[in-house]
Amino acid sequence: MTDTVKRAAELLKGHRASIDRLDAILVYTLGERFKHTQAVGKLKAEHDLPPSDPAREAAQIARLEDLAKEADLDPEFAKKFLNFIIAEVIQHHKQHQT
Ligand SMILES: O=C(O)C(=O)C[C@]1(C(=O)O)C=C[C@@H](O)C=C1
Repeated sequence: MTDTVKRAAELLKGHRASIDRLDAILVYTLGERFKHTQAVGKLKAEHDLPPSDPAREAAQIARLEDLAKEADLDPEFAKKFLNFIIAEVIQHHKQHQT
Protein backbone atom coordinates (compact mmCIF):
# COMPACT_ATOMS: atom_id res chain seq x y z
CA MET A 1 0.00 0.00 0.00
CA THR A 2 1.45 3.40 -0.94
CA ASP A 3 1.50 6.32 1.50
CA THR A 4 -1.14 8.07 -0.61
CA VAL A 5 -3.46 5.05 -0.43
CA LYS A 6 -2.81 4.69 3.33
CA ARG A 7 -3.63 8.37 3.86
CA ALA A 8 -6.83 8.05 1.81
CA ALA A 9 -7.84 4.99 3.88
CA GLU A 10 -7.26 6.97 7.11
CA LEU A 11 -9.32 9.90 5.84
CA LEU A 12 -12.12 7.54 4.76
CA LYS A 13 -12.12 5.90 8.21
CA GLY A 14 -12.37 9.30 9.91
CA HIS A 15 -15.24 10.42 7.70
CA ARG A 16 -17.08 7.13 8.26
CA ALA A 17 -16.70 7.44 12.03
CA SER A 18 -18.24 10.93 11.85
CA ILE A 19 -21.01 9.65 9.56
CA ASP A 20 -21.82 6.86 12.06
CA ARG A 21 -22.06 9.37 14.92
CA LEU A 22 -24.26 11.68 12.85
CA ASP A 23 -26.51 8.76 11.82
CA ALA A 24 -26.93 7.96 15.54
CA ILE A 25 -27.92 11.60 16.19
CA LEU A 26 -30.47 11.40 13.36
CA VAL A 27 -31.99 8.18 14.74
CA TYR A 28 -32.22 9.51 18.31
CA THR A 29 -33.57 12.85 17.05
CA LEU A 30 -36.26 11.09 15.02
CA GLY A 31 -37.09 8.86 18.01
CA GLU A 32 -37.64 11.97 20.16
CA ARG A 33 -39.67 13.67 17.42
CA PHE A 34 -41.94 10.62 17.10
CA LYS A 35 -42.46 10.54 20.89
CA HIS A 36 -43.87 14.07 20.69
CA THR A 37 -45.93 13.39 17.58
CA GLN A 38 -47.41 10.27 19.23
CA ALA A 39 -48.51 12.49 22.14
CA VAL A 40 -49.93 15.01 19.66
CA GLY A 41 -51.78 12.15 17.91
CA LYS A 42 -53.40 11.06 21.18
CA LEU A 43 -54.34 14.65 22.01
CA LYS A 44 -55.88 15.13 18.57
CA ALA A 45 -57.84 11.86 18.83
CA GLU A 46 -59.14 12.78 22.32
CA HIS A 47 -60.33 16.18 21.11
CA ASP A 48 -61.65 15.13 17.68
CA LEU A 49 -59.06 17.19 15.84
CA PRO A 50 -58.09 16.24 12.26
CA PRO A 51 -54.85 14.22 11.85
CA SER A 52 -53.30 16.73 9.45
CA ASP A 53 -52.90 20.50 9.72
CA PRO A 54 -51.94 21.85 6.28
CA ALA A 55 -51.34 25.43 7.57
CA ARG A 56 -48.88 24.15 10.18
CA GLU A 57 -47.16 22.01 7.54
CA ALA A 58 -46.80 24.98 5.17
CA ALA A 59 -45.17 27.01 7.98
CA GLN A 60 -42.83 24.11 8.83
CA ILE A 61 -41.80 23.66 5.18
CA ALA A 62 -41.12 27.39 4.73
CA ARG A 63 -39.02 27.44 7.91
CA LEU A 64 -37.13 24.29 6.94
CA GLU A 65 -36.33 25.65 3.48
CA ASP A 66 -34.73 28.72 5.09
CA LEU A 67 -32.80 26.55 7.56
CA ALA A 68 -31.65 24.25 4.75
CA LYS A 69 -30.25 27.20 2.78
CA GLU A 70 -28.36 28.41 5.86
CA ALA A 71 -27.01 24.88 6.41
CA ASP A 72 -25.93 24.35 2.77
CA LEU A 73 -28.50 21.57 2.41
CA ASP A 74 -30.60 21.26 -0.76
CA PRO A 75 -33.94 22.90 0.24
CA GLU A 76 -35.86 20.54 -2.09
CA PHE A 77 -34.34 17.55 -0.30
CA ALA A 78 -35.18 19.08 3.11
CA LYS A 79 -38.78 19.59 1.95
CA LYS A 80 -39.10 16.01 0.65
CA PHE A 81 -37.59 14.66 3.87
CA LEU A 82 -39.99 16.60 6.12
CA ASN A 83 -42.97 15.65 3.95
CA PHE A 84 -41.90 11.98 4.20
CA ILE A 85 -41.76 12.16 8.00
CA ILE A 86 -45.05 14.07 8.29
CA ALA A 87 -46.81 11.51 6.04
CA GLU A 88 -45.71 8.78 8.48
CA VAL A 89 -46.89 10.87 11.46
CA ILE A 90 -50.31 11.37 9.84
CA GLN A 91 -50.63 7.58 9.42
CA HIS A 92 -49.86 7.18 13.15
CA HIS A 93 -52.43 9.90 14.00
CA LYS A 94 -55.06 8.05 11.94
CA GLN A 95 -54.37 4.86 13.89
CA HIS A 96 -55.10 6.72 17.16
CA GLN A 97 -58.47 7.77 15.75
CA THR A 98 -59.70 4.28 14.85
O1 LIG B 1 -48.38 19.74 14.71
C1 LIG B 1 -49.27 18.91 14.45
O2 LIG B 1 -50.47 19.23 14.43
C2 LIG B 1 -48.91 17.54 14.16
O3 LIG B 1 -49.78 16.68 14.06
C3 LIG B 1 -47.48 17.20 13.89
C4 LIG B 1 -47.15 17.26 12.40
C5 LIG B 1 -45.60 17.01 12.32
O4 LIG B 1 -45.20 15.85 12.18
O5 LIG B 1 -44.86 17.98 12.46
C6 LIG B 1 -47.89 16.18 11.68
C7 LIG B 1 -49.06 16.42 11.02
C8 LIG B 1 -49.61 17.76 10.81
O6 LIG B 1 -50.17 17.90 9.54
C9 LIG B 1 -48.61 18.81 11.11
C10 LIG B 1 -47.48 18.58 11.82
